[in-house]
Parts: sequence; structure tokens; C-alpha cells
Amino acid sequence: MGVIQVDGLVKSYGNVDAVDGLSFSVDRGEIYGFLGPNGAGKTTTIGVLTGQLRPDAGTVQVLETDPTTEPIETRHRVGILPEQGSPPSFLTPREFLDFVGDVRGLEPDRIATQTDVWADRLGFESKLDTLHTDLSRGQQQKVMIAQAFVHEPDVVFIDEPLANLDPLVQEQVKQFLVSYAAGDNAVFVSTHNIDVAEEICTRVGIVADGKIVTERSLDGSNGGDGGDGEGRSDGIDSDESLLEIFLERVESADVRDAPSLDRLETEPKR
Ligand SMILES: Nc1ncnc2c1ncn2[C@@H]1O[C@H](COP(=O)(O)OP(=O)(O)OP(=O)(O)O)[C@@H](O)[C@H]1O
Repeated sequence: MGVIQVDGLVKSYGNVDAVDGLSFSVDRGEIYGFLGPNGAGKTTTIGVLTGQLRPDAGTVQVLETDPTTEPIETRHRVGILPEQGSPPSFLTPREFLDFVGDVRGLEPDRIATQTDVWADRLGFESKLDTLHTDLSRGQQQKVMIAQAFVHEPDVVFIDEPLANLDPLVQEQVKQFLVSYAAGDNAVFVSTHNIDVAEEICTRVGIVADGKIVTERSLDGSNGGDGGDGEGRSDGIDSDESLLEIFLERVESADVRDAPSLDRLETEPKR
């Protein structure tokens, strides 16, 4: 059983079926990319997996906890980087990381060490004692990344990891995520950035209209529902790019908001 296990998950808002029978599993050592267009149900899924939303049906387990019935226990053990989160305007990064480290059960000495490690890693040492309200959007994002990892959780949920970061820091964060997962942890990345998914994920689940329409392994091993690469059960040619698969699968899924190339964040290949 994976460290993240989702079976038949359903979550609706009124008559909108945001998540509609989702099943997947993520193991240690993986960066699992949850790739889908706007409105596909990605943020809703993270909300359920981190005990912030109650599902209507299905079961979810994260590190052998049930976020539906023991949300505090789940949140204690995972890291969360929300899509539109920002650190409290009235605290400094040091105060905020003190607070998060304390809530996550770290000793004060450990919090101080981790704060220095993260400030150094992401380059916000000189801003540690500046109020967040006086930091740039990118600097605030760095603090949000630090708070997700400060307690070195075994599973981290990240919604659009590279938002607002300059290219140099994006590169550092991507490398860090790869090394973090390789250290026997699992990273769940929700994104609509196909290039990022292709670059760092070991496996990708393409989600549309609240369902996973296909999974693909990107680390050279056999992927998800894909069999051995020859005669894949999902009918996907193993030479197809992630972008091609995405467009093909998402279009055929009759999505709520039809995707088009200009809505996808992808850069021309150099
Ligand atoms: N609080 C809410 N009330 C009503 N509908 C909601 C609510 N939150 C999300 N939805 C709807 O549920 C569907 C899934 O939304 P969700 O935010 O999970 O998608 P997403 O894949 O994260 O999208 P994006 O990439 O744009 O962030 C959308 O149709 C959205 O409009």
C-alpha cells in the first residue's frame, strides 16, 4: 500500500462534481505529478488528502492516517504548500517558521537550525526578521516552501511549486524536490505546467473532470495503467510526449472547461 492511497474519491460542491471517482496510489521515492487543466479537481483533491475538506464518498489514507477522521494527525505528519497561500503579513519569516515548527512538534533548537538551513537554501537570510508584508511575492513563496519542509515530513503536498520564483530559485527548488523524494519520501505535485511535470516527476496522473484519465511513468519504469510500454492497455504510444497525451486525453474526457494550448504552461523546447 502506498503512503498516499486514494480509492473511489468523490467530492461535490452543490451540483458540481469536483472529484468524481478518483483512485491512485503514491509510494515513497516518488514525485507524483497531478497534471490537469483549470477546474480539473486538483486543489479539491489536495484539500481532502490534507484533512481540509470532507469527501462525499471513497477512502483516503496518508501515511496510514485517515485525513477524514484524523485531520490533525495527518497534517502533523505531512507538509503542505497551498496554491494561493501566503505567510501572515504581521509576522516575520523567523516568527512564522517558529510557529509552524512548534505546531509540527519540533524542539526549539531544531526549529532554529531548520530556519537557518532553509533561509540559506532559498536565499532569504537577510529577510528573516522583516515583516512578510514588506517581502516580495517571490520571497513570500520561499518562506511558504520552507514552512512545508521545516519538519522534514515523509509526504509533502505541493500546489504549483514554482509560482512567483525566479528561474534560478526554480532550478534549486526542482533539484531539491528530486533529492527529497529520493530520500525515501513522497512528493505530490499538483500543476498545469507540463514542462515541470516532465522534468521532475517520476510518475504523472493526468486528471480531467475529476477523474484520472491516464497515468504515465516518467522514470523509465513501467507506468500506472500502462503495462510494459508495448501494447499499453491505455492505448498510448510510448513515444508520445506528455503534452500530446495531455491534449488527447483531456479533450476526450469532455472537460468542464475545454483546454487549449494557450491555457497550458509549456515552453518551447530548446
Ligand atoms: N468552494 C467551492 N464551491 C463551489 N465550487 C467549487 C469550490 N471549489 C472548487 N469548485 C469547483 O470545483 C471544480 C474543481 O475545482 P478545483 O479548484 O479543485 O480545480 P483545480 O484543478 O485545482 O483548478 P486550478 O488549476 O484552476 O486551480 C471547479 O469546477 C470549481 O469551480
